[in-house]
Amino acid sequence: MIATEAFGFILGICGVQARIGLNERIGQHFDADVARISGTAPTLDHLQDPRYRDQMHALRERMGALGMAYNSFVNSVNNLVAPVTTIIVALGADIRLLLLLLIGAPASWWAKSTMRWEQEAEDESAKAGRRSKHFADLTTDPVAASELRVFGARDTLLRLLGREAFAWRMPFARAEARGAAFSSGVTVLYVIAAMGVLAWMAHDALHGRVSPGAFATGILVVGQLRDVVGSLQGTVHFLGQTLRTVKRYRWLQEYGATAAAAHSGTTPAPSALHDGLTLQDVTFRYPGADRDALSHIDLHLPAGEVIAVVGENGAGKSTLIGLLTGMYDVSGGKVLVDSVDLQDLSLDDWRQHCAGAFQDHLKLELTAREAIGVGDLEIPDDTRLLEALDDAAASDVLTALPDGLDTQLGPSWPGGVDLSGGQWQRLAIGRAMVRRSPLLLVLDEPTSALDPATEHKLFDRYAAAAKETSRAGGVTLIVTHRFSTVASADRVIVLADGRVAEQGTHEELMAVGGHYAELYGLQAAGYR
Ligand SMILES: Nc1ncnc2c1ncn2[C@@H]1O[C@H](COP(=O)(O)OP(=O)(O)OP(=O)(O)O)[C@@H](O)[C@H]1O
Repeated sequence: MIATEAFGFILGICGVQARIGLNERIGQHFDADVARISGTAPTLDHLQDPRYRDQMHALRERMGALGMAYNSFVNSVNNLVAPVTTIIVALGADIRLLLLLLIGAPASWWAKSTMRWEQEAEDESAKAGRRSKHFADLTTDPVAASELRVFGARDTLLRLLGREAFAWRMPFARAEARGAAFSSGVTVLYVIAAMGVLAWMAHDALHGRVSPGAFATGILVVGQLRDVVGSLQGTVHFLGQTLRTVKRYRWLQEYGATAAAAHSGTTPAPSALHDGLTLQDVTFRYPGADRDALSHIDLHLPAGEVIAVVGENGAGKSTLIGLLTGMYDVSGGKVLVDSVDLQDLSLDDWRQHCAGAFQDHLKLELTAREAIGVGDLEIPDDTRLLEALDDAAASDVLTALPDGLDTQLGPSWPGGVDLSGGQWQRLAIGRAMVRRSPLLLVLDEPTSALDPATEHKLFDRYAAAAKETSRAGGVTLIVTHRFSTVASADRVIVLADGRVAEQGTHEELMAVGGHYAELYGLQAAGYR
């Protein structure tokens, strides 16, 4: 007897452990899949789409429900099977007791309505939820915190956070209040119905048509029948929540498939460029924007050249880089890689042939080795990383790190080291230099955080790196506001208001005496 009890106890524990393990595995699978769909979309358009961001927010809020799907299914089966005994006992006592189960109909309707209200609350609050998270992140970000303190904007931020958090939670509170009111209504209805049935049975018991035993059983079973109705209610509700999350997950899968289909090119990228990169009548507008960021651009970027792109703020320089690296699909026209439309190329493959340092570079809080070699962590030894740092004139950044390449970056980690803005930027440039002979090397304002001496050193290295890039016909594109870089480029493109205003060599543009010559003159005067 004791052995049987013990065996049952052990089996029970194993069952619970297996269920927890399975829940976790299912949850992890869904987490990984959602990250995969979001992270592997070929272009970045989805990250600009508010609909996508809202759905992702709602899905993240309920991700746990997917992990619990198996558990809720087992519970639901349990909830539906367990009441059978109660129903048999009620049936044995008096069939009229089963009338109480009819209350299950409004209870299920309650569950369905609650689900609808919850879904509406999720949709309605997603935007405020995202805003509230954004403000909450700002309060914990050290860079944001210092700027907010300087402007004395901390209280404003906290007020905004409070307002958005309220707007986020309010629809849920409303849905819950409606659900609770309706649930109380169902309970009152049940109590009235139960009293009615018991009064009817009592009347029959007084006239000898119902035995006292059956009446007593009726009194006992009435409470249990309420539990049957309640568990039916709970099951419909729980399943509804899971289904709703699955629906959002399906929406995300379809969205991912549509995004992938929009860029379905599979042609491998060439191993070398012969002609170069060409933009034919290219127009681009960001999703949701009301004007084009680039309009009717015709450009040829010859293989092997170092090309500088200049222009005032908002002229479209970074957008041009975004289109050449395939981050966005053009709205009109074509980008050609030699003679192949970028649309027909496998973007993954094309990006294997691109390298870049960007204006808003990442501060990867990893070890220095990982932060520099993140594009290719399989590199067998450190030689290439050290060469890349040398190309980026960033070897001294490494020398200053206490554990060299093993140093943990980021002050919020144990033993982590923070870097200055310029040091982070030079590591980012080092990262760009790890890939040898890319077909497109983009340096988007790579020197904005650097001092003039470092900048000068850096440009000598760029020239050497660009020569290596040009061996495979690679194009080096430097976006800059500093004209000292521009003069040594093979070609300068001047963008203004999303259009090509001028192009040519530094000497040609100076001779024309147009926009470029004017900007160059202004900057040169500033340095005198
Ligand atoms: N994500 C975006 N969504 C909507 N519009 C954008 C987005 N990014 C840029 N724009 C708009 O596109 C135009 C070109 O911006 P872009 O960043 O390419 O300019 P830029 O020349 O690189 O400017 P800067 O010198 O200030 O870096 C601008 O009008 C800008 O407001």
